[in-house]
This record gives sequence, C-alpha cells and structure tokens, in this order.
Amino acid sequence: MTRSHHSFSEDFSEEERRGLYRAIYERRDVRSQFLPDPIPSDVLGRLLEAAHHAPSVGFMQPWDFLVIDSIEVRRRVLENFEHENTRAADNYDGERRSSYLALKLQGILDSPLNICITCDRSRGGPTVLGRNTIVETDLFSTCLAVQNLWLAARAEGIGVGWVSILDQQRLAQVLELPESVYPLAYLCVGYVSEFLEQPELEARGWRSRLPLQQLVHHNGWQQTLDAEHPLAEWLSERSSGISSRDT
Ligand SMILES: Cc1cc2c(cc1C)N(C[C@H](O)[C@H](O)[C@H](O)COP(=O)(O)O)c1[nH]c(=O)[nH]c(=O)c1N2
Repeated sequence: MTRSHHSFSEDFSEEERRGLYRAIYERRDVRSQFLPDPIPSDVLGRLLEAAHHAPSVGFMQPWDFLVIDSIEVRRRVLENFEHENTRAADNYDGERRSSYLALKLQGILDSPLNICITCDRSRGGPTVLGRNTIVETDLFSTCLAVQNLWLAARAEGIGVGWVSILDQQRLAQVLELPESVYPLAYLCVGYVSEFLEQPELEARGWRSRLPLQQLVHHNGWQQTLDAEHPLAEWLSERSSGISSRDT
C-alpha cells in the first residue's frame, strides 16, 4: 500500500517546496536597504491576508494591523526609539558599546511604510479555548502572524525590519491603542535594494548562528543525540554546508 502522505493529492510540487524554504532561508531583518518605492495596495493586501491566516489559540485572531504612513506618527516613534536606544547602549562598555552604537537598528523613516501588529488581549471574551492555562498564547499567536507577514513579504521582494527598542506604553499612546491592546510588533516595511545573505548582526560580527546540532536534545534536556543517530549524522553533514553558506 502506498503511504498516504506520498499520494496525497494536495502535495506541494518540488518547486513549491523549494519556494517555501527559500522564503524561510532568505528572509532577513532589514534596516539599511530600504527603497522609497510605495507598496501597491494589492501587494500590501496579500501580506496582511497572509498574516491573518496565522494559527491562533482558540481561533482567537487577536491581531489588528495599523498601517502607518504618516511622517508625523513615524517621527514620534523614531524619537521613542532614540530615547530607548540610548538607554540600551548603557548596557555595554568600551568597544562593545561603540560597536552597538554603530549598528543600524531601525528603518522607521527610510522605509515607505510602518505596520504595527497588535494583540487584543481581551478578544473572544474571558474564556478562549486553549488559553485557560497559558495566558500568553494570544501573544504567541500574534507572533505567528508577524512571521507569516515576514515570509510572504520576502516572497514579494519586500523587506521587513522589526523594531523592539521602544517603550511600549509610549508607543501605545502615540498609536492611541485601547487599554486591552498590546503593541506587539512595530515593523518597517518596503522594497529593498538587496537582501543580505546573512543576518546583519552576523555580518557585522556581533553574533553568529549557533550550530543546530548543539540545540537538539533527546528525550529530555540532559541528553544529546548519539553520534550514530541518523538525525545526528544528517545534522553533522549538513552543518558543514550551512556554515560555509553563512560565512
Ligand atoms: C522579536 C524581535 C525583535 C527584534 C528583532 C527580531 C525579533 C524576532 N530584530 C531582528 C533581529 O536582530 C534579527 O532577526 C536577527 O539578527 C537575525 O537576523 P535575520 O532576521 O535572520 O536577518 C531587531 N532588529 C533591529 O535592528 N532592531 C530591533 O529592535 C529588533 N528587534
């Protein structure tokens, strides 16, 4: 008997599968490569639809999308960033501090559009299926909407940069959010001159991708995979390929 997952009529074609992985591997957090070109409404609509098809706890769909093109609003968000970024720099000394301050960590005005994805913590009422024990599942759901948008954007040739160096309360005030609505992700969005091959933080020597092998455990935190485990072998072979791609 053929295995059902091989004969399933809705299987992705090889090309579709490659396309999905390509979006995953070539997605970047963009801050420095934005072009001013406006995003056509149909393209923006597709990105928001992709976000809106994320999984959510109890199908809560706690997200809203604030489409922000006002320079005035963006200037206020940039001020918020600058204030918080100065504070963040105090976490570092000496060379690490200079290195931190040299990083570009936002594209609020360089991108033609900002999108704030919020999480309405009260959506669906006090009882949401699946959210009884882990209350943060609404936030997790909203993160998945962000990732959907981020990947769809990559496939559309659009870069996204997540700015989290922001005081959330001030952001909520500027965006006039109701009490129950949490500004989960502030995103800079626009076409780009290029997608970098590596994360910008890696290219600038701030931090590199950890070897996946070191992050895989077996049946509990204390045990790693035996070297002879087929997955361990696969990861070990693969790691040489990935690291040469990443460096
Ligand atoms: C929740 C969250 C918050 C932030 C980020 C990401 C995420 C997931 N990242 C982007 C982050 O630095 C980047 O994802 C990693 O460096 C990996 O690079 P790629 O996304 O693979 O290009 C990010 N980048 C930045 O320049 N300023 C920021 O404030 C933030 N904040």
